Amino acid sequence: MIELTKVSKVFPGPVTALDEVDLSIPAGQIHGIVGRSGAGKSTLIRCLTGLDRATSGSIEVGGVDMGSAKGSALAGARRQIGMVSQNVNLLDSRTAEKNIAHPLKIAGAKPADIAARVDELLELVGLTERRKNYPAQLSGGQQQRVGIARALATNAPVLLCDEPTSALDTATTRQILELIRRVRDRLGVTVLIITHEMSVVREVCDSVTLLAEGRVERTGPILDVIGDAGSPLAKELIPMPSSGTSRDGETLLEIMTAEGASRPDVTEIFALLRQEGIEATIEAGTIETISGRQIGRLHLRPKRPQDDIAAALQLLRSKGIYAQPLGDAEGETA
Ligand SMILES: Nc1ncnc2c1ncn2[C@@H]1O[C@H](COP(=O)(O)OP(=O)(O)OP(=O)(O)O)[C@@H](O)[C@H]1O
Repeated sequence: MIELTKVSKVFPGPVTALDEVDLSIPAGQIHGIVGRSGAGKSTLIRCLTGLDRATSGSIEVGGVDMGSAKGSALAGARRQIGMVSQNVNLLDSRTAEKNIAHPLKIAGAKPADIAARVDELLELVGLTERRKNYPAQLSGGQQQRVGIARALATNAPVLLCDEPTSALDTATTRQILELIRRVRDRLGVTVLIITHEMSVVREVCDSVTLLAEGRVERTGPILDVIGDAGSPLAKELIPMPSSGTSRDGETLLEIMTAEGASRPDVTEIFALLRQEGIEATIEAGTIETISGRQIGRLHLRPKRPQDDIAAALQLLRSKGIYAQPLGDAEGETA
């Protein structure tokens, strides 16, 4: 549904904001784009929505080339993407239902069709009772719901959400993410979420892309990314509570759940360690549910620092369990 091929954007300076970005998002996916400030996320959105042109490369949304479209073709291409952002920007002087109807009116839809679509969308976002309320009479989460309904009004096949929950509290964030999932399930839209919140990616995304300095550092289905357990993105998706640091001559072990296991099995991990003569204590640990799988991450401290842990590490790895001396992992910065 969304295909980016070698997309670069160079600003005068020169500043390379996007550097040969390749991205392929199939229809019906919820895809997260994460990256630190300055990674190129806003530039990517502007190029995707046709607000800015890439310096090179091609961007296709639903088969339409956003780069070469001009005039009415560009306007048509832009209608392929419904946009929701942190600042909902509803029209204050109009009720919830009139805000949702607004893009349909602009598109020249018939009054009866507008009424039917607005009813359907109000029901979808759970605001039928609030249809006559003005934005000032709605909570932040309810305003965001109106924003989502408005973005979907003209049947855009792609919903682009730019930091959709940054201004919301945890409970409201969860409701909005549930709504995004419902929208995808019911309407089959493809959803792109730009966010700096890993919790959003964990909770709702099927796949994720990490941008760094304008380049795609990692992209793929969430479970594949987590399967690459030593990678910085996997570690950010499963953050650890503070852990001890290794003292002189001691090694801490970092362990992550076995591939394919639906839940972590700590007993198995300790049994395997013991098989190689290693006794250990848990220094820190966490469990996150991602795509319906519980993923565990553990930091262990061997009781006898002088023990050789190489054979134990090998045994754990042979069972598909990620195991690494802490500090040795690729990309480890702690
Ligand atoms: N119009 C511009 N002219 C020159 N440089 C720009 C312009 N717009 C963005 N940049 C540069 O391009 C790079 C990517 O910026 P961009 O705003 O896309 O990052 P971002 O990931 O969206 O950051 P944030 O999360 O802070 O919004 C940065 O180095 C930025 O300074």
